[in-house]
Amino acid sequence: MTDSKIVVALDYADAKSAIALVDRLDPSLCKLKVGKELFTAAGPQLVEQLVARQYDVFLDLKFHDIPNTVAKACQAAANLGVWMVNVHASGGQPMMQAAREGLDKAFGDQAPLLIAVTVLTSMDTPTLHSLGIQRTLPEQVLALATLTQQSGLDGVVCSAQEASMLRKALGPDFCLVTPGIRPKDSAKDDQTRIVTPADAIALGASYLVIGRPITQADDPIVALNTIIKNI
Ligand SMILES: O=C(O)c1cc(=O)[nH]c(=O)n1[C@@H]1O[C@H](COP(=O)(O)O)[C@@H](O)[C@H]1O
Repeated sequence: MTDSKIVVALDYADAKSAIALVDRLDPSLCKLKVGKELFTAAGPQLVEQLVARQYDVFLDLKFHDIPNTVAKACQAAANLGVWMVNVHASGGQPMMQAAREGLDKAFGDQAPLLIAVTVLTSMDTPTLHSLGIQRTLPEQVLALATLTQQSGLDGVVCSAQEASMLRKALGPDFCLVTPGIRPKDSAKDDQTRIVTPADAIALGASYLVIGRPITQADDPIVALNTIIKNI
């Protein structure tokens, strides 16, 4: 495992485009995330290829289903040799506990990190309220992160805007994975709760997930190195 805190989101339509970037990267520079688009297009073979190249791979499939299905899906993900997998905390405690037990039973202390998404970084307060959730956004993030910790998971996905609150409430060892990272002056895209890379680290984030600011840059390697220099 490398000690890089940057996780590059390989949000590409096919394996060829993803590998074109990966060929220019090095596992000492960053970790990699494979999400729904690339996984659906390129499948488990690509994940295994990235693992074989010594990358720490976050398989971001955000499982949210009945406990048995999620536990088995997490085991299948771990079989690929990935570093981290995730579920939705709103799937509830029985689902999260089943995922935890499934991984522990099959992989023991070799299990990948298991984290849960709290409130997506694209969401704002009106969107949350439109779902019938009356808590404030930080309250909802804290409630779901607390439930995640009580379910025995290793950490959460949240915005870095909530990182210092969660760090205080949940302790130094709880993993805080933060997408919605935007260097100053870069496009917000569909994210609402954004934070700069340096601020995210200062607020207590463990890992920064960064996609378009790197993958859509004129030179992704220059963009990545600038971020690394600034954190
Ligand atoms: O679980 C995630 O990785 C995730 C959770 C979340 O709340 N927000 C979020 O943006 N993500 C993922 O993080 C990446 C962010 O990409 P960019 O907005 O392009 O930097 C995407 O691959 C999203 O699927």
